[in-house]
Amino acid sequence: MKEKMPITPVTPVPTESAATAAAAKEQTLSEGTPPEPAPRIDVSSQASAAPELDTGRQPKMSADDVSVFYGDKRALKDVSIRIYEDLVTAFIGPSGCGKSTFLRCLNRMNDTIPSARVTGRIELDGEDIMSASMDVVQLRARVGMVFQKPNPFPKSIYENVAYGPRIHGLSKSKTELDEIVEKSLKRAGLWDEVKDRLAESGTALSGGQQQRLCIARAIAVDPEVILMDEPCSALDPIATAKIEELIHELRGRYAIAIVTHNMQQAARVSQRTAFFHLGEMVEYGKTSEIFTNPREQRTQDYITGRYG
Ligand SMILES: Nc1ncnc2c1ncn2[C@@H]1O[C@H](COP(=O)(O)OP(=O)(O)OP(=O)(O)O)[C@@H](O)[C@H]1O
Repeated sequence: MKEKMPITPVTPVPTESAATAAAAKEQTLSEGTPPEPAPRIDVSSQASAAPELDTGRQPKMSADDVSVFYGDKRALKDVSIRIYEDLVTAFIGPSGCGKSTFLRCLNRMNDTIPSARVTGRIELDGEDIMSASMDVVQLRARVGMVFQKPNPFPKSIYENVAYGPRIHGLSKSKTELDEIVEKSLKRAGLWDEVKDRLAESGTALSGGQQQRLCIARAIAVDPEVILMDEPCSALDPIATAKIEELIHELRGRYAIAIVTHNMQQAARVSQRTAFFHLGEMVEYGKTSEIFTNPREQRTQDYITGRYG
């Protein structure tokens, strides 16, 4: 069972019950596994959408030789990867391979798990985020996170979005705060649905709306990177399609890394894909190439459904 995770370090920490986490996981598994055979994964839109190779570009984030231990157990082995602005990077792989563990390294969310120990080096714009001097509250504003199960605070829609900017001092007046709330909700594709009910509780929204509210909340503190841990696995297909559309729209503004069990989703939303297996990152490359012409046999086996 996964440890329950907070949304941000600066907010009250709504937790999900073990039962709902298990239910969400079960749904994820039923949606995401067994993997579909390669020919059914449509990457046609990616072939032209993906920028050329990344050589010479400065990565937004870089990880080198990152390992994670839970107690004595090594969950992640020497993972090295670059994450770029303007690109969506998908992390795929069978259950338990370490995708979420790695995602959590990118904003030091593993710090919240007492047994977890992270080694290696991770940089954000060249700055070592593992350094003791790194302000993790600021880091998690710069590298925001959206979780599997939508988890708005039990507060109004307005407050869900306004809370972060207020405590980070991003607005000088109520008018400015109102503007941030409106802009964030617009970017999250939720404004038109909620503009007349901002005082209502965030928890009264539908699941898909709640997840877009959580995205608005992450956006409101002006992040540079958005991490998404299976953001659609608790949503129905229509709500999922809306989130995927939103990911496309957000791609121009933020570096996005998304964990997904659903290979079709990875193919639809990402331009880069990293395949994880048994705690290793086996292969990383253009999404179109990973799904059509992987270099590694293990990747080939996974995308053709030989194991889930
Ligand atoms: N809080 C934790 N404490 C101890 N072990 C953990 C914890 N979180 C994850 N693990 C273990 O680390 C390994 C990687 O788990 P992780 O959740 O990162 O994999 P995943 O690929 O995201 O899996 P899934 O797709 O099922 O969510 C697994 O063996 C898991 O049991």
